[in-house]
Order: sequence, then structure tokens, then C-alpha cells
Amino acid sequence: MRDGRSSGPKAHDRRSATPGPAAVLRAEGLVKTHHGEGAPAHAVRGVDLSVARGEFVAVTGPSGAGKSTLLHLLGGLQRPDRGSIWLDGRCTDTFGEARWALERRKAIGIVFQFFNLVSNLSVADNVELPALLAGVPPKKARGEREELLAELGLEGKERSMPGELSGGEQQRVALARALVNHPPLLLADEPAGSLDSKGTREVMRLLSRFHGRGQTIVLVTHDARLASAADRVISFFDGRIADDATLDGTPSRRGGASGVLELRD
Ligand SMILES: Nc1ncnc2c1ncn2[C@@H]1O[C@H](COP(=O)(O)OP(=O)(O)OP(=O)(O)O)[C@@H](O)[C@H]1O
Repeated sequence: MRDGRSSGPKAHDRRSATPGPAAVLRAEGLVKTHHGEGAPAHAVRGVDLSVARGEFVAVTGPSGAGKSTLLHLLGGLQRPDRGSIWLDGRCTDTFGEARWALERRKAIGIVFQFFNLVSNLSVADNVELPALLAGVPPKKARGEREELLAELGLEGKERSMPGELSGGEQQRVALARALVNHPPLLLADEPAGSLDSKGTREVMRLLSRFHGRGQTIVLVTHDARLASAADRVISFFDGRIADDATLDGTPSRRGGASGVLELRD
């Protein structure tokens, strides 16, 4: 018996049950096809995934495997064609755009390859914005911002504009912005993808540091160095989880709804 559910029923019966509270994030049966100019791209072809509180999970795989699409589904930036996602046990099936936006402000921090900072806002304003939007009093938002920027080595850059910063500095601002509301979950999509090796090491060090303090992280990267900072590595291939293992090589048992990784067409 796992996740508080009885053993015995078939996999599809178990999948319909409500997931246990320990998972910060859980996905079941995720499918996403992109319809663009050419042939449909079957980016995510049936993914079951559970991420426990405090885990640092890296999703690796070749270009076009569907890693970013998966992350976008998990952060509500795109909607699955099929399947469900739970955040801290809350089913997101009925979430509309506004509710997902609220979750991304409070419960999910996201960092992207190209930082996505607001170019006409200062560093300080970029970091404080999600806190203010979430209703945090301005004084507290300022305090959180000051603390994070100091921690990330960005003192003295508060009044700078994003365009005046190096790529590594911009990514640190993006990290501060993602973490200002203390979200239970941090999603990172190729956070070092546009950085040099120094910037990559810095991102790796910071992710490890926050993880060491209990931050749950899902990192998409094709960079083996970055993935090595995680304690669980998921290999993604052709829209599916091909392998799911903890750093010491033991297969993860957090994959499918039954606790065992399941692959489906
Ligand atoms: N908005 C979109 N419209 C059409 N096709 C898309 C879209 N986004 C992604 N795709 C396609 O879906 C597939 C998976 O793309 P995705 O970006 O998720 O892969 P990835 O593993 O993150 O790749 P990379 O490492 O190169 O970023 C690819 O075939 C891609 O071309």
C-alpha cells in the first residue's frame, strides 16, 4: 500500500484517487500535443510524476524531448490535453488563468533561460512586484527584497535596470523574484542556458544552497553539470520519462500513481 491507497485495484483505478499530502507536486497521465504550422508535435505523451517536499529533481534529455513543455504544464503556463496536476494536494483541473496566475505568485516560483525580467523596472521593483501583487505589505516586500538581493550578492544593484546587468546577475535577480514569496515549489527551465561557465556554476551553487534549506526544485536542463546538483534525475525522451533515479543510482519510486514509474502511450 502506498500513498494511503489500498493495493489491489488496477493502475487506472488507483490513478483516479486523490494523491497524498506529502507531494508538493503530482501529475498523472499528462499529455500535450502542440499544433503549429507543420505536423502536430507530441511533446508530452503520458507522464506520471510525483515530487516530494524538499526534493531537487532534474529533468534532462535531448533537444525536442518535451522537457520545457512538461515544465510549462507543471507551472500552468500551458494546459494539458489530458491528465491532471495537483499542487500540495489541490487538484488544478478547474483552475482558470487567474487562479494559475495566483498560484505562480504564491505557490510556484519560475525561472527561465532568458530571465524574463521586466526591462523597464529596476532590479528592486522586479523583485518586489510579485510580493506586492500577492498582497504583501510594501514594507515587508522591501525587507524580503533586501534580504534576497543581499543573499544573492546583488547589493548595490537595486536601482539598476535589467539591461545594465550581466546575464548571471539578471538570472540572480530572476531567482530572487521567483523566491520572494517563499513558494513551496521552484521550477527552473534551463536557468543556465544562456550563461557562461562561471554563471552556470553560480546558478548551480545557488540552487544547491536553496535546496539545502528545504526548497523543492524541479529543474529542466540539458547540462549534466547542473543536473548533478539534483538528488533525483529524470531522463526525458520523446515525451516520456525514460528513466527516473536518485543520485545514488537507485530507481525512484515516486513516479506513477502507484508509487512506481509508469509509462503509457
Ligand atoms: N508552441 C509550440 N508550437 C508548436 N510546437 C511546439 C511548441 N512548443 C514546443 N513545440 C514542439 O514540441 C516538441 C517538444 O518541445 P520542447 O521545447 O518541450 O522540448 P525540449 O526538450 O524542452 O527541447 P529543448 O531542450 O530544445 O528546449 C518539439 O518538437 C517542439 O518543436
